[in-house]
Amino acid sequence: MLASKKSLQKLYRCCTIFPSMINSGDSWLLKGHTSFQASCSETANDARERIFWSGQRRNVSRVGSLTPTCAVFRGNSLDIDNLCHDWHLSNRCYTSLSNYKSTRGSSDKLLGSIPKYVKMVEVGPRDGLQNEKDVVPTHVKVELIRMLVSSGLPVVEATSFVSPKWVPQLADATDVMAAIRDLEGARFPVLTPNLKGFEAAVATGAKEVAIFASASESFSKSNINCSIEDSLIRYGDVALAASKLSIPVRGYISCVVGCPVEGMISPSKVAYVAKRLCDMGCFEISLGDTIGVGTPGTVIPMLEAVLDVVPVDKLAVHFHDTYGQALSNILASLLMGINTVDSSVSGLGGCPYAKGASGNVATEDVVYMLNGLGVETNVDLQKVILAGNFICKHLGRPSGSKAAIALSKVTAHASKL
Ligand SMILES: CC(C)(COP(=O)([O-])OP(=O)([O-])OC[C@H]1O[C@@H](n2cnc3c(N)ncnc32)[C@H](O)[C@@H]1OP(=O)([O-])[O-])[C@@H](O)C(=O)NCCC(=O)NCCSC(=O)C[C@@](C)(O)CC(=O)[O-]
Repeated sequence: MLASKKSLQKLYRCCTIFPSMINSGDSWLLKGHTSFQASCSETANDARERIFWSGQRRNVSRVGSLTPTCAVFRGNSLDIDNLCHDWHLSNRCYTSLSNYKSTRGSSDKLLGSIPKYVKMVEVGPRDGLQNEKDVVPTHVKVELIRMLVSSGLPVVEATSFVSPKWVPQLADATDVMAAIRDLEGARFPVLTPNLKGFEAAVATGAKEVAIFASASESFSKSNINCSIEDSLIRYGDVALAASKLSIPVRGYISCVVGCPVEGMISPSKVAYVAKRLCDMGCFEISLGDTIGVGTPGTVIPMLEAVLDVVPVDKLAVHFHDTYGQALSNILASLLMGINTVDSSVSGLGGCPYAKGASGNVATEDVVYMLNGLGVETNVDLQKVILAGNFICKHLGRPSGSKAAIALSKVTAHASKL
């Protein structure tokens, strides 16, 4: 049933909590009802036309995601054909893309410093699968990587060359790398804890590696069996070997706001390790809230300390979502100018040496938020959802992405109308 314009205006007057919704709400509610009849036979052009707010604040082009939608729910599994991130209910159409024009300019004041493009670093096949109880077969990992690459993700961390005794889940690193050797369209960094791992990675054709230090002494010992200082000496050797082969090295820092053993970690410790990694030549340093305890209240001071010693364009953020804070922490990081965000499809993951840590923030949720902010990622949300659906089906559990679950449900509902 269509609401009259008068009753909508009344509704808008009540909408005092988030006045920005009033303008955009007007367009989605009033125009949306004309578009819900769009069906799977609708042409892409028609679909494009009915998406009435694609990127006014930023130049957002998401043609790939505006294809018609068909999805069928069968029991617990969802068969998706061209799942859209705009969805259709009986009297409205909604998309996460925003064309909201602030009447008071507050949106630009608040969000104006957010980068126009964010590089997404997908860590699901490594960080996600390293924590699974059952070892995921190599062919499933490889198919997951292929699907993630096809979604447009520019970086997909493929695996780790660590001790198979410590992380048996990734003992097939060589086979994974052999299977994706000819895969194009993304970079495939791998974790290397020492020279042995680095040499093994290079032998399989790895073109980018990552080293992983910690801001917590206790976590360093439990994760890589050495002190922070010893790890930095070890990583210096890896960085030197990599520079001789012109292999870019990414640096991770774990426990940037909290440690499962030591509790709060001081920002100065994080800044110290970040500077050391920067000085040894890391092209990027990813700041990991390994146990997901951070809030903007702790993340912002940590970032400020790191920004004093490392340029902003070298920083990435890596949030786990244990306390549901990851998206707010990402937003805070974007507002501080950081434009590289790690995430994991379906929120897979955790860390074998950080008990209780839940998965990384879900890639689908981050892309959904960035789409809503009009930030370009070149990532096709529907295709990431398909990849998440694939791996969750294999693991036999639902997605950890709220956006994926919500979009799947509403789209499945729409298919029954
Ligand atoms: C660092 C080590 C290797 C030290 O492990 P260790 O036991 O101290 O090493 P070692 O030098 O004494 O060697 C012991 C054995 O391991 C072998 N070995 C030694 N190195 C390798 C290697 N590279 N590949 C394969 N084998 C290796 C070595 O050859 C030897 O074999 P053995 O003679 O007993 O048969 C071990 O502690 C390890 O593998 N740790 C990995 C831990 C890990 O992968 N953790 C998860 C990744 S970090 C993370 O998830 C956090 C992050 C990045 O996502 C960010 C965040 O969220 O915080």
